[in-house]
Amino acid sequence: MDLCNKEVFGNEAFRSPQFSVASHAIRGGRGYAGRDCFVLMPTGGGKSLCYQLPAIITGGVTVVCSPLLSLIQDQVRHLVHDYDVPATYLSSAQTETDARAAFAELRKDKPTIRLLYVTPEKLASSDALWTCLEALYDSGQLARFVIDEAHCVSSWGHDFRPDYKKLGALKKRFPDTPVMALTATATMTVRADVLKSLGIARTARCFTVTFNRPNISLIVKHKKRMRDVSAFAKWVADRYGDKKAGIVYCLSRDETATLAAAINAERARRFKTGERPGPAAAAYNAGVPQKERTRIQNAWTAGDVRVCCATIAFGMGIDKPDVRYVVHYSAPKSLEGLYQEIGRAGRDGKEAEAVTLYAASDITRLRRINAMPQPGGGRRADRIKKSEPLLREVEAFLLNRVDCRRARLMSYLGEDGFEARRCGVTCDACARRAGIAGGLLGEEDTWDEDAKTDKVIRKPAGSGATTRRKKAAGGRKRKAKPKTTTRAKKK
Ligand SMILES: Nc1ncnc2c1ncn2[C@@H]1O[C@H](COP(=O)(O)OP(=O)(O)OP(=O)(O)O)[C@@H](O)[C@H]1O
Repeated sequence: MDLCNKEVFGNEAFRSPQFSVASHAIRGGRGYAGRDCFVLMPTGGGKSLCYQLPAIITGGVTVVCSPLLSLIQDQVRHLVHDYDVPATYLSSAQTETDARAAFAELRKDKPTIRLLYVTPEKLASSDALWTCLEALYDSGQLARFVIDEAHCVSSWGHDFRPDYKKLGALKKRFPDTPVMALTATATMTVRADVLKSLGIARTARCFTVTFNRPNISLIVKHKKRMRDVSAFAKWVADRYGDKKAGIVYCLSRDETATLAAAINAERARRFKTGERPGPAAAAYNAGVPQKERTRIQNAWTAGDVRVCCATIAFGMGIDKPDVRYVVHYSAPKSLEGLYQEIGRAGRDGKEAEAVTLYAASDITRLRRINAMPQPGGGRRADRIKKSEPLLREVEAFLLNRVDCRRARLMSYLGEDGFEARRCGVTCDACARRAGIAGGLLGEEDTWDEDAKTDKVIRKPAGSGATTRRKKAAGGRKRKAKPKTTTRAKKK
């Protein structure tokens, strides 16, 4: 394994727990009947190597299920061109010729490809693919299934994908093929749900490493004074200048455009006045055409654009090492989401900053969004039942100004025993407790004052505009029910 790690991937050593995971995938472990496993490693931790290495060493075809086509294409390109590893993918978006070539390879007695990447949609819907997998299984050539971003399996998670749920069928149909599930975020509830759904709850060995990213400072700031987008643009320019790479996460497509425009306007203004320049910004969201999105991502990676104002459509699979700041202009929907998004900062191990802006009205807005119909999102009441606890955790996390944020986040992610002293004053709560003037941002603390004018009356979901309109119109007329006594009902 050492040789393969060095010769094929050019790595000097393994990161924890890559070696243990790969050994388990190849040989299994004492006390474990099979070779199923669940791997919880932070973003950028090096999860891919955990399955790519066994795929090369053991032979056969490793089937990797990954949620995003762009991510899949990127991985396959790296494997084939940079590492000379035979790999391919199947997706509904590829050309007929490419798909035919991939199938022809899979139908060989001994396929030469080591890794086959597929989207969950493809795996759930392609009969031809299932026929191929059955043939590979019968001839002993189906090496393992890898479920990347496995938290998408759980409807309790922050990024549930209905097609992922169907992956439970794999273990039923191919009981002897090991399953490796990998994710960077999963609470205990989500982990248990993922294992159960994939049918590996009793067999999987769980590998976890610390979630702490000590080089990322965690800061929560009141949004009040930043609601004015030009004030926000000025703050970004003052704080980060035009050389540092960053991401500003927004709640809506419109917000990405507005903030990017404001940051660029501030940059233009500073050019005229000769002040320290601000960053060049671009807006990135799912509404931007794919070609333009790729152009923006490339420009940002190359440093031509310094800050991307983006919805959460931006980020999955991004491996830019020198992101120095991630700002959440609006609160995230869950703490898993927050952790995953801030994890895109400081992948080079150098200092980075994660700043989340809090406004009570943003929480109300999220509550409203969660109640809206979503494709495959199920019944409204179920959606609210699932999203509300996640949002309450976010709110409590952001409103807490006393307990160490790092310790709270670690504990939420299921990492017990993380002590606040290990934070080393790298969160705003610890800095406040330590009496550091100006906190980590070196700014006057205006929270209490800002909070006074940011009170939003907490209303249950469903008490918004539509309900008000219905009430104003006299509400929906119901048939009067005949009065029944409790005793009559029981009968
Ligand atoms: N043992 C290692 N030594 C040096 N570099 C490594 C090692 N393992 C992985 N890397 C590098 O670390 C980076 C991140 O790896 P990878 O993409 O597998 O992370 P990940 O855990 O899948 O992240 P994400 O959750 O963001 O997808 C890559 O550039 C990879 O080449």
